[in-house]
Amino acid sequence: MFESLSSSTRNVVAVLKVAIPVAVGLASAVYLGKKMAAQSGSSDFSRDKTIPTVAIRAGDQSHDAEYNEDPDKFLQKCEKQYGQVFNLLILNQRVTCVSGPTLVRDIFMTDDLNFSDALNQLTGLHAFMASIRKSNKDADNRMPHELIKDAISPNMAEFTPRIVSCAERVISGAMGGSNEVVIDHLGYVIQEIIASAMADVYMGSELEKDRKVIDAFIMCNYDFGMMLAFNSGRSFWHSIKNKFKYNVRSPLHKHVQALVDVATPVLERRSQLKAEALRQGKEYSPPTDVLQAMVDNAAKYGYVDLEDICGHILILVLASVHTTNLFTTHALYYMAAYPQYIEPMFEEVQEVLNEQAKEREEQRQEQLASGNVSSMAAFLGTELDPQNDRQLSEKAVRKLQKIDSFVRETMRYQNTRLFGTHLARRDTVLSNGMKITKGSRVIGNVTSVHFSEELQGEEPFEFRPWRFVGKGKGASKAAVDLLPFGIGRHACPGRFLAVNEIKIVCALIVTKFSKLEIKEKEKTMDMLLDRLGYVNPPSPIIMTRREGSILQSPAPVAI
Ligand code: HEM
Repeated sequence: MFESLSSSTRNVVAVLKVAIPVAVGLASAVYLGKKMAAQSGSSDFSRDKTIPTVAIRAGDQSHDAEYNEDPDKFLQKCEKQYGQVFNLLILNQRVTCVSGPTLVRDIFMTDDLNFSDALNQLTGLHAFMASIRKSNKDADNRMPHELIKDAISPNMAEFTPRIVSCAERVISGAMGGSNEVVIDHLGYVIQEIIASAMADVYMGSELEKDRKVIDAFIMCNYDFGMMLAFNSGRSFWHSIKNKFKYNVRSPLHKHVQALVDVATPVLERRSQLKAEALRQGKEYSPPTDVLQAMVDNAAKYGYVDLEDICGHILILVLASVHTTNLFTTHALYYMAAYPQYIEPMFEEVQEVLNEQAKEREEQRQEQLASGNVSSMAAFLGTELDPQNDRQLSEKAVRKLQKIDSFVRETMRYQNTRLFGTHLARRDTVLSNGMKITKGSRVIGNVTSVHFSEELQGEEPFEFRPWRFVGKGKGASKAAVDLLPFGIGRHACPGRFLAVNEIKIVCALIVTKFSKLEIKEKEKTMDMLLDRLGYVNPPSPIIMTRREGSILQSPAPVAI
């Protein structure tokens, strides 16, 4: 149960209770590959006559019913009877489905088969995104990749303790109190953690708790959902209407404005500090965050003003907050369904932190012995401050191999079995010589790769959380045997941050709780295979506090 809600935060709760079922019920565009194509009569499968069309079961109108009964069984049957490429009438579209590592790789790696074009055709995605960009409006622009490469990935060591602190605060606020807590909608709590962590990384630590920022980060997903029209019937006209609508007035503008309003005084204060430091002949190091990097490199990236910068930040938010929330929530659902794996993960966290504490003590002793440092007091406030010895650092998170493998296994297992709709910009020949003709759609048969013994090892249909330990297959490794992040040039550039956050939340949860349990057991299977938040409401999760565990920073949190 959520505790300690102030009256001002109750309003937020009221708003979020409307928004979250929609937001959680829709995945971000990147994760909505298959559904985006749904309900449109405009798509078609490839016109290559050598590609067979799967026969529809007697009495059915499409392949949906048979697929929904058992997606893996259906796709395996299709592959066995028709070969690796076949046409399906499914999800209200005519789509060509490709199977096996080589062909699935083809559809993600070939530039002429485009993921965002497929979404755009059905939803008006590009107009939606362009409505908050003043620069870099071309949907193919690589600026987000560059920005993430420059401003996020190299700073993970600095971001990690800040992410940990955001997560600790939210967990304490939402899950503090008695020894057993019941969380009605885990996604709400995780969403708050992820939004707060992303607010810190993108907007800076000054704004990580700012309600305006957190709400903008959460509520923009609601507008995204409206654009995707996930919950209402989508028609051919939906995308036309959206393209027109977002060119005229974008609902995202209010969120961009909220970010501009809070960022302006922060940047002014930083400028004043810089000027003051200069006056005193001192060096000024601005805080590390994406906002500052964007301001400092505005010319390089081509941003025109702060509004443009905040628009681009909101696009990062749309790509990152809901997706990361979804995958984190799912990892915890798997912990609740397989509670026997919590203890080994807890032990791993303890081992890694013990090792870290030992290494740091050795470093301190070395520095004291060499005379470089005069006393223990000199370490206070530095990286070697003993107070931080048992805090999760980026290095420690990287060493959490079991948790990494657990996360990867949940992603492998839970991924939707038809994924990655791509639209052909021109006729494209696959590695086997078959052609995906211009204007047609192609989708990946996930069963053929995520459940291949050759790619995944023994008993691929079993959930085995330590499957990848010691195999060099990290959860952020984008390859054909793990598709949620895409593959190749277009693969998600934010996956390292996403996996870092998911692992941090998992590590904190196993440290603070010895048991998680799905209260309404009959919903278990649906929750484990739920890709898009369809199970709404999900079962509450019962969490049993680990004996002696401390929940830091007892400050209340608004959820
Ligand atoms: C678990 C969380 C996430 C998942 C499952 C995910 C998945 C994806 C996928 C499937 C794509 C498309 C790949 C393709 O076109 O083939 C993508 C693109 C993208 N993602 Fe993520 N993502 C996640 C988190 C993040 C985060 C945290 C960020 C930001 C730091 C981010 C930023 C982006 C951007 C900017 C793109 C567009 C790349 C382009 O235009 O080529 N994502 N993501």
